Amino acid sequence: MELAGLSCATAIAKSSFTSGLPTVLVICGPGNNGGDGLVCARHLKLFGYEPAIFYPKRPNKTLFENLTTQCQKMDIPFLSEFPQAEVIDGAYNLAIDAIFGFSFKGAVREPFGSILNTLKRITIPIASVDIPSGWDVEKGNPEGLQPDMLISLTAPKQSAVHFSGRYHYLGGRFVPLALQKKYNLSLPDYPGTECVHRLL
Ligand SMILES: NC(=O)C1=CN([C@@H]2O[C@H](COP(=O)(O)OP(=O)(O)OC[C@H]3O[C@@H](n4cnc5c(N)ncnc54)[C@H](O)[C@@H]3O)[C@@H](O)[C@H]2O)[C@H](O)CC1
Ligand SMILES: [K+]
Repeated sequence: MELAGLSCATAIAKSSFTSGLPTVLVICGPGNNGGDGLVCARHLKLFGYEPAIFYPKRPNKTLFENLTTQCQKMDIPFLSEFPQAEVIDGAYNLAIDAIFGFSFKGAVREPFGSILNTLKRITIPIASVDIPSGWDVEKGNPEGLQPDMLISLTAPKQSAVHFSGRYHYLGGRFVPLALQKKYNLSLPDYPGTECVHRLL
């Protein structure tokens, strides 16, 4: 998770969305995708950005409690309410969607339905962690969020063929060769010591 979140922060810092524009809103969901978002926010802060986090459903697990404490100790603010679309547009330069990843299924439950509806209305760019939230991992979701940036983790999921945004990065340079062979993954070579590989 640490490497996944670092990959997301690195890819975001390489995009043009944050050049000279430091404020980002990170929306974290209740599972590991949300954990990647917390790690991403912490690394963005270390890179010199000004992240704020909205984390409405926090799992009662030590890992997520510790990740939250780390962010709090780095003075990253946690918002108590999700702002209106116009407020997000005025206050932030990029929204990071770390709500759901590959375990999302069924109809979206609150409060995430309202959050996704607001995210569909904002005009600042959106970067999605692993999968645009609310998408079926294989089929995507034509009515759903259409982010400007996607950071696929470990390997792009089948739904990534429906991504129509500007930047697509692969991150999570942590798959052992034995696993790549076992699952017949043909992953691209990461340049040098980079933790991300730009696909689009
Ligand atoms: N396992 C790996 O190889 C890696 C995973 N990484 C990241 O982890 C996510 C997948 O995490 P997981 O905890 O399995 O699930 P999600 O975060 O996608 O979400 C589960 C969470 O969401 C709730 N939920 C599911 N469906 C709904 C719904 N319809 N409405 C509301 N809530 C819903 C569910 O109850 C759980 O609480 C993966 O995508 C990566 O981001 C890392 O990349 C490292 C490698
Ligand atoms: K996501």
